[in-house]
Amino acid sequence: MSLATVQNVQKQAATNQNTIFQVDNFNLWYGETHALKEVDLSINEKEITAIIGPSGCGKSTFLKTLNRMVEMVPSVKTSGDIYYRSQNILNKSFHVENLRTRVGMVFQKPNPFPKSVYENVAYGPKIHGIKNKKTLDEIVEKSLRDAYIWDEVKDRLKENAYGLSGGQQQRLCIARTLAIEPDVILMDEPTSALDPISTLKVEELIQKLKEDYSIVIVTHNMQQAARISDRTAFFLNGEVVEFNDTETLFSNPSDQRTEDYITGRFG
Ligand SMILES: Nc1ncnc2c1ncn2[C@@H]1O[C@H](COP(=O)(O)OP(=O)(O)OP(=O)(O)O)[C@@H](O)[C@H]1O
Repeated sequence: MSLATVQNVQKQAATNQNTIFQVDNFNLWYGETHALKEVDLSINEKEITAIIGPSGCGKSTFLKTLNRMVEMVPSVKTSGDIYYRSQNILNKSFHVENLRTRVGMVFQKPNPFPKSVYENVAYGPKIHGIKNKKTLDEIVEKSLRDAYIWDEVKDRLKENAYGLSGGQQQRLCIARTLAIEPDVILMDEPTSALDPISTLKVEELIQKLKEDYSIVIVTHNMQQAARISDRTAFFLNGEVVEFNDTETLFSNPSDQRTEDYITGRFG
């Protein structure tokens, strides 16, 4: 066994059973811009992990590394390791399509397809080869129920999704993500385009989803992070300044920069 293999085996053994993502000494550059610096972070199963920090600190970049979407930017270079369920997702041999099926993503602005409500949810399962109408009907109903939007759309399944309100569209996009039965859901400021009532509905939904999924959420809204997350990471200039359980981070931060940020002194 090579030294690298031994180290990998040791790393996997050391990974806590509840850990779903283990990020070790991870760096990312966009060309010359060093956007993420020596990030060490673990994401636990069936928890909500919030990523907070001022604009440009690398929150979205970090989120997009977890399903390797960030690689779509041609200038991106990385170093370090990211383990998803003990497999290094940065290995050339790692199957990125599988990862994107297991790690779903919900974006800042609701982005339904210009198709019916039904087709938006059935699309993913169809791509994965499910053709049976009854099975698709069941998946669509379950996903819409789990996303707390079934009652609002059950009589509008054939209507174009663009006719739904912004908050409904975002819950539809969450239903679309659930339909492919992911393991992890990444959310990039999922409520920033929503009104307060829709925000509350989506927050309730996220907390409910935690029973079955692991969730990583980027948010500008510190109250939101404090309300819904189990653990919070504070990013600044591409570094993780502090990562702790949410209550401790907000009530008793250990780093002065965290305290300055959460008390509104900058950002
Ligand atoms: N496609 C890109 N090409 C070049 N640089 C990029 C690209 N995307 C992001 N960056 C740079 O990487 C750094 C981190 O950006 P990122 O979008 O991850 O920050 P963020 O914390 O999510 O910001 P915001 O809260 O404003 O969305 C910034 O300096 C940004 O300019």
